[in-house]
Amino acid sequence: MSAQIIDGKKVSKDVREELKAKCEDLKAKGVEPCLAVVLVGDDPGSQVYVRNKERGCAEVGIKSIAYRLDAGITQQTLLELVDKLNRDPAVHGILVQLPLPKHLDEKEVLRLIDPKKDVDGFHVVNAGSLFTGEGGGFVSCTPQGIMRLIASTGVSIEGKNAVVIGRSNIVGKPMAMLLLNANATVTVCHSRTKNLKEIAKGADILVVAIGRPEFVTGDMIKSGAVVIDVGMNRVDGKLKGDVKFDEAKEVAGYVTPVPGGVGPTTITMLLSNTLQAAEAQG
Ligand SMILES: NC(=O)C1=CN([C@@H]2O[C@H](COP(=O)(O)OP(=O)(O)OC[C@H]3O[C@@H](n4cnc5c(N)ncnc54)[C@H](OP(=O)(O)O)[C@@H]3O)[C@@H](O)[C@H]2O)C=CC1
Ligand SMILES: Nc1nc(=O)c2c([nH]1)NC[C@@H]1CN(c3ccc(C(=O)N[C@@H](CCC(=O)O)C(=O)O)cc3)C=[N+]21
Repeated sequence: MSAQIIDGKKVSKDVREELKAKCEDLKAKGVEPCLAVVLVGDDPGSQVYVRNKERGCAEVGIKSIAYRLDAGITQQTLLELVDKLNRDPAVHGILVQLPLPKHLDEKEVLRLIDPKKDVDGFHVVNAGSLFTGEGGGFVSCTPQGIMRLIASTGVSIEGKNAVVIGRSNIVGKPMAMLLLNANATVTVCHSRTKNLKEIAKGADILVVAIGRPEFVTGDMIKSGAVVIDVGMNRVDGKLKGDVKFDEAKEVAGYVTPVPGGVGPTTITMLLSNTLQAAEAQG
């Protein structure tokens, strides 16, 4: 048996067509959607993501402004920039690329971003509205994109065993919450989990976000499962996921490739959140 490959680019393309139309509507109403991306330091991985974000914006018609700051800047300088962007009515979305250099306090920076401009969905107010199921806030882009990828398979989530490996605020936790809200039975695994292999093998839907190249092997996957690989690991210049793709392909029902899976939909959801922000502030 060979799994179906979930094409993140294809899923993205369809959504981006809709976003393009929405962006034109906003412009016709005199609103020019604008995203500010703040990048501190020159981590090569982050440079690629930021470039892809700028490209995505251009494709849909969103204005993007990138702030590339020296790795050595002070907390104060970064806070002042965020404050300035918060008060600028021409800026609808603010994204501060993570991780920040170690001398900077990430939590304090994220807390300062106006929740209405927090298109990453990392502010406690937005994380909280996902947690309570209140809705209306911004949902973290990667998990939101993954829900689209799962939907594209036609596999229903309700009542299924979903296992999320990884519990970061960016991916693992909001992912678990979205799956729970969609009525899956959710298990979250992390570095202290015992019997991870057995738990993973019980998953109808397996989402892996740990940052360990090819950690999940074929023997950890249930036959026919939906396997979502969030990992972006650069190994000898090549991009590798957290899942051993060639093995997963033989066991799973559906699997995402790296690249071309989760990455493109993450960016698409960022564009979607930015238009949501522009519409609300318009
Ligand atoms: N495609 C995309 O759009 C995106 C991709 N990524 C990629 O996804 C990966 C994860 O990112 P992120 O969530 O930010 O990562 P973090 O480093 O913040 O979190 C990693 C999580 O994985 C867990 N973990 C680490 N090692 C193991 C292990 N051996 N067994 C079980 N659990 C483990 C950690 O557990 P503990 O909490 O116990 O330490 C932690 O919860 C990275 O490769 C990143 O580059 C991230 C964001 C977006
Ligand atoms: N504030 C903040 N928000 C984020 O959303 C955020 C972040 N910080 N820090 C880093 C992670 C990682 N991330 C990715 C985005 C796009 C691709 C992407 O475009 N991937 C392509 C190609 C990647 C390549 O060629 O290197 C693909 O998978 O096909 C990957 C990863 C967003 N993140």
